[in-house]
Amino acid sequence: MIEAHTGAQVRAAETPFLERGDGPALMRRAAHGLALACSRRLRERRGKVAGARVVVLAGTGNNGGDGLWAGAELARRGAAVLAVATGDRLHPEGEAALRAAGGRVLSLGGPEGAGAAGRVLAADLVVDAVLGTGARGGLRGAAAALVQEVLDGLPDGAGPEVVACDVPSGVGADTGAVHGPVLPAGTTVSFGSAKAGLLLPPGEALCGRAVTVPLGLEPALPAPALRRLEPEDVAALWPRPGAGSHKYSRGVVGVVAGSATYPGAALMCTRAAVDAGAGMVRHLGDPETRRLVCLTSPEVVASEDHPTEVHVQAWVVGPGAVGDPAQESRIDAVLTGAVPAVVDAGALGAAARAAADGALGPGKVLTPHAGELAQVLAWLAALGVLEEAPEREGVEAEPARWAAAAAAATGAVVVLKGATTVVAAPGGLLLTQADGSPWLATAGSGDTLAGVMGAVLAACAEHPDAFAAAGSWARGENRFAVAAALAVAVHGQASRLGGLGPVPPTVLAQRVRDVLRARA
Ligand SMILES: NC(=O)C1=CN([C@@H]2O[C@H](COP(=O)(O)OP(=O)(O)OC[C@H]3O[C@@H](n4cnc5c(N)ncnc54)[C@H](OP(=O)(O)O)[C@@H]3O)[C@@H](O)[C@H]2O)[C@@H](O)CC1
Ligand SMILES: Nc1ncnc2c1ncn2[C@@H]1O[C@H](COP(=O)(O)OP(=O)(O)O)[C@@H](O)[C@H]1O
Ligand SMILES: [K+]
Repeated sequence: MIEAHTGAQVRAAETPFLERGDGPALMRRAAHGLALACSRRLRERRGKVAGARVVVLAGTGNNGGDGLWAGAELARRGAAVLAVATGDRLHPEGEAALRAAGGRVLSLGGPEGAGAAGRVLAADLVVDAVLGTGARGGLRGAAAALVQEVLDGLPDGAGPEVVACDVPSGVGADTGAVHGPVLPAGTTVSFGSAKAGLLLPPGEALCGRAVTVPLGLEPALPAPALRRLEPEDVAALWPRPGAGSHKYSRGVVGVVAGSATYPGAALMCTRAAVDAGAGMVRHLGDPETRRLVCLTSPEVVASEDHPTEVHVQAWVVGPGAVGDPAQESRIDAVLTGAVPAVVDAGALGAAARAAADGALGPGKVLTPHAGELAQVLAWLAALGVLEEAPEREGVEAEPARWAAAAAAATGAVVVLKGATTVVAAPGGLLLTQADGSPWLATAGSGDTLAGVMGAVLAACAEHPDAFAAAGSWARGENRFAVAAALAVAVHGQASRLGGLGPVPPTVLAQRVRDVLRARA
């Protein structure tokens, strides 16, 4: 599991070390880790460090100090290191160390400043050490202009290797928000803990591969601000049947999906729930959709019942269920009931209304994409539950903020789908997953995800400690968020199985099965 913290959390953990006078030692440790990562990149690129052209973009604070000390280490190993001072001052000890090691310093505001972009573009490696956790907003003034000039001059698919110090300058260390121009990093080396912004969209796309350098303060860190499940977590946590299991104890998934207009959504959703290993899958819907469901997935028990007439451990409601009053009535019953449910697509509006009335039942997991979340937020604002609601672009700029706002306002887990999917629980728990291939962006892959999620939700519905192996944070109500993140992870991993290429959702469901078999 990757655990990420905010800048403030890491600073608080550092405080006792700084009070003991260990600040310089911490910085040297951080800089050494940064220099090692740079050396690795240089060896991959050109075989050796000696003779490499390295530019350190150094800001005025400690982030710049890290970069300068790392530059000194690279200079001692034979690299030609130039520091570009982006502000009116440099970390004094870092600057002295760099100069003592033979490195040179150029001031962006000085006479040589105009040539800085050319030096950056001609470098083998650039260390981005302008802004770290102390930044307020993005790059300003000459530093912003320099980065913009470099971005404009970067040849397609080429250019220097960029290693970001702690966080790419201009990416919010806590939020992942992108403020102004940012030099996209191939590697981001963060200190003490990965910063939450590295695992949040849209900034995550600018961070490259993430490396964390331990500083020795890890035991002093509080609970992380954000978590991400890795393949080994999926292997450890995915619910498995035991010798004494039967279909009901494993979890029955009820699916309220499809309509005469959109029967396909029901087929993909039920198929995915079967392939994800549900103990049993039930489908409720119109006669023609039911007939098609039974033809595609004979494992499914289809009926025209109302949700109050059948016993399931978890529901999936919404995919393709539009324009059908019988489906809408079923959805309302599920939303106000006590059984956990994945609430997707056509059911999101009803969920917002139920939440505004205080009638949304417990254990609900809403799965909007950014456009749908903007709509849900607008409904919540219109119903007086939220003060403000952004447009879709606003949601995309700060996805974690808005997913968390929707979770707090509805009391439901909110799964904001995208290249990086954000899972926010009403109690504040935050997870993000970025396992999927861009080929997932195809109609129907959300229906498949809903089915997979229904299977995990059904398995954990009656077991508050289902994911306790992950830690006490995963217990109780938080298990619904963990179930959601597990489903997102497996769905994403399935899209990459066997290489990158088109993954029609019907094939995706089969691959979910293959991922689970491989992780068994
Ligand atoms: N404590 C330690 O020993 C350790 C700390 N560590 C490292 O410290 C980093 C945090 O350092 P930090 O707190 O000095 O802040 P930092 O990110 O360098 O930026 C603040 C500077 O930038 C300026 N500035 C702010 N906003 C700006 C803007 N938009 N545009 C332009 N300038 C702006 C601001 O100046 P001001 O505007 O106030 O004049 C200030 O001088 C952290 O990320 C990690 O790398 C590690 O070495 C581990 C040990
Ligand atoms: N660029 C992308 N990279 C990776 N995954 C993506 C990307 N775009 C979308 N996805 C994933 O594809 C799925 C699309 O779901 P959704 O938008 O509900 O589609 P639909 O309703 O058509 O089935 C989600 O799981 C989402 O996370
Ligand atoms: K930086």
